[in-house]
Parts: sequence; structure tokens; C-alpha cells
Amino acid sequence: MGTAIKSLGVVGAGQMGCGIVQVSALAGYKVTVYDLSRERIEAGLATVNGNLARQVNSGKLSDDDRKAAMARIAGTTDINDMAPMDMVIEAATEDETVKRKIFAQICPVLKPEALLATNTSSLSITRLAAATDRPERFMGIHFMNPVPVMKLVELVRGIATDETTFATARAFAQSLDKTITVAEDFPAFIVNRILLPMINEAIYTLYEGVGTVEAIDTAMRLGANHPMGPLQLADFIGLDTCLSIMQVLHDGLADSKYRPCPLLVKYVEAGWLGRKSGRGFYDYRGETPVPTR
Ligand SMILES: CC(=O)CC(=O)SCCNC(=O)CCNC(=O)[C@H](O)C(C)(C)COP(=O)(O)OP(=O)(O)OC[C@H]1O[C@@H](n2cnc3c(N)ncnc32)[C@H](O)[C@@H]1OP(=O)(O)O
Ligand SMILES: NC(=O)C1=CN([C@@H]2O[C@H](COP(=O)(O)OP(=O)(O)OC[C@H]3O[C@@H](n4cnc5c(N)ncnc54)[C@H](OP(=O)(O)O)[C@@H]3O)[C@@H](O)[C@H]2O)C=CC1
Repeated sequence: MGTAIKSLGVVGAGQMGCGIVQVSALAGYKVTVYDLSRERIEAGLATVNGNLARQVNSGKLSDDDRKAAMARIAGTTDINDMAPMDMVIEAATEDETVKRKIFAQICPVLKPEALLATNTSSLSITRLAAATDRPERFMGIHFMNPVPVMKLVELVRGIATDETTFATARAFAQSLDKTITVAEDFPAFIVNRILLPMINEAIYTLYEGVGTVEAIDTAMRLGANHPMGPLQLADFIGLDTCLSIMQVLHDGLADSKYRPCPLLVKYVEAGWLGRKSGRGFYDYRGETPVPTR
């Protein structure tokens, strides 16, 4: 049996953190989202409100329910506001140093019995857990992007995760109407172990001149029935996140087949991170996305 979660904290008001905030508030949880800057939180919560307003306009949600969900959400730049939370999900940048720093700050603030989870796409849950004061109450709860639309949540135990923590995380994900799959704690788990090498290969296909951005995306959309082409999807995920996942696969599995494509590295070095920065394999600054190669 798990423990009932009443209050939820989310660290990181980026695309994933805000998605988790949105679905949790709609499911009735009180959610507080923490990030470093007020502007980031305000932008994130405006996106949540915009998504809910779209659901109201399409008749899927009443305006009263939108208002009630928004009233359950608070934003903060003070980590001490995480103190009363029953569970905190960390959804900050995919960088182990950043995540370790957050755990070092948040652990002394949390109640001893509070659960701590990470939405990491690839990093070792066991290693992250070991950087906390509660490895038995720590695990991976990996949502997919966009969180409000995608049905799956991957659950990943670290070596020390106890059964109550796992049962609580499973009940929480199910209460959001998600389907769970359980992955063992190996680099990038299941979805990204399979998906990211495909995306990386698409970038090699571009790098080697086999096709243009448009040709590669059209080929995979219409030739393999993927809802988005792999380069469009890479931009959607964020090229920094794609590169971090490939680096974790490459380092963690020590196999050259996971070598990040140099073109992906170059885009990230340029700060062309995809949709979130306005430019990646497509340029999003105009009315319609324009391929950058
Ligand atoms: C990196 C990791 O660690 C793991 C990952 O997440 S990997 C990424 C996994 N995600 C994917 O592979 C996504 C692939 N793409 C898709 O499935 C689809 O393109 C998509 C669902 C994103 C959009 O589908 P679409 O049919 O083109 O869009 P559209 O018809 O406009 O939207 C469908 C619904 O999704 C909603 N939606 C679309 N994008 C959204 C977003 N970014 N946020 C919230 N809601 C969104 C729309 O509002 C719409 O909702 P309603 O049906 O309630 O109106
Ligand atoms: N993108 C995707 O498709 C998916 C991503 N994930 C995972 O979810 C996590 C978040 O990804 P995503 O939302 O895409 O990333 P984003 O870049 O959209 O958001 C990350 C957020 O974390 C903030 N942040 C950075 N450092 C700190 C800190 N010390 N304390 C608080 N907040 C901080 C960033 O602020 P700032 O911008 O100011 O640095 C930003 O607002 C990653 O671990 C990623 O791997 C999981 C599933 C899918």
C-alpha cells in the first residue's frame, strides 16, 4: 500500500514541470512549482492557463474547472515553500550537476517522510538517489511530452527504492489517468533507449547529406506513420535534452553506436535548442516553421 499524496511540489517550471503541474492540478492536487526566476514561473503558468483555456473552448472542460485547477497552483522561487509537500517531483534541466545541487538544497527542507521523485529522461535513479538523504523514498517518475496528451508514465526504481514509495508513485500516476510501464534502472530506461538513437540517426542522416530536414521528416511521417518527423520531434523535446540523453547512453553503455551526432552537438553549442529557444532544425520565429538546413 502506498501513502496518499495531498500536496505536490514540482521543481522546474519548464515544459515538463508545467505539464506535470497542469495534469496534477486538474486531478485535484494542490501543486506548488519552484523555479529560479519569477519570469520563468509566470511564463510557465501562463502556458498552463492557455492549455486549459483551449480545453474550455473545445468544450472538454468547464470554465469553473479551469479556474478551480488554476487556484490549486502556486509558484515560488523560495525552496523553503517545498517544506509541507508530501511528494516533490524534480523536473529541472537534464544535467546531473544541476539535479544534485537541487537535491542538496531541498532534502534538508522536506519532511523526513516526504517522497522525492525525478522526471529525468536518462540519468541513473540509483546514483541520483544516493545524492539524497532518502534513497528508499526516491524514484523515477518519467512523464512523456506533452504531458497532458501522452498516456504513458515510466516508473523506475533505484536499487534502494522501497515498495511503499513505488506503490505511492504508481497510485499517483494512475490518479492522473496515465498508464504505467516499469523500466529497470539502465541508461535512458525504455522509451528513450529506443527513441533517442532513432532521433540521433535522423540527425546523422541529415549530417551525411542523405536528405534535407524536410525530406527526413516527411519520410518518417508518411513512410513510418510517426506523428512528428524525428527532427521536428527533436526540436520539440529540446536539443539540449536530446544531447544529454545521448551522452548518458554513450557513457553509460560504452558503445560507439550511441555516439551523439556532431551536428547535434553543434546546434546545442549555438544555443539552437529547438522550439524552446526559437530555433533548431526549424526556425520558429516566423509564422510557420522553416527548416534551417
Ligand atoms: C524525451 C523524453 O524523456 C521522453 C519523451 O517525452 S519523448 C517525446 C514523446 N512525445 C512524442 O513522441 C510526441 C509525438 N507527437 C504527437 O504525438 C503529436 O504530434 C501531438 C500529440 C504532440 C500533437 O498532435 P496533433 O494531432 O498534431 O496536434 P493537435 O491536433 O493540434 O493536438 C491534439 C491535442 O493535443 C493537445 N496538444 C498538442 N500539443 C500540446 C502541447 N504541447 N501541450 C498541451 N497540449 C497539447 C491539443 O490541444 C489537442 O488537444 P484536444 O484534442 O483536447 O483539442
Ligand atoms: N523535453 C522532453 O521531451 C522531456 C524531458 N524530460 C525531462 O524533464 C526534465 C525537464 O525537461 P524540460 O522541461 O524539457 O526542460 P526545460 O528546459 O523546458 O525546463 C527546465 C527548467 O528547469 C529550470 N531549472 C534549471 N536549474 C534549476 C534549478 N537549480 N532549480 C530550479 N529550476 C531549475 C530551468 O530554468 P532556466 O531555463 O532558467 O535554466 C527551466 O525552467 C529533464 O530532466 C528532462 O530530461 C522528461 C520527459 C520528456
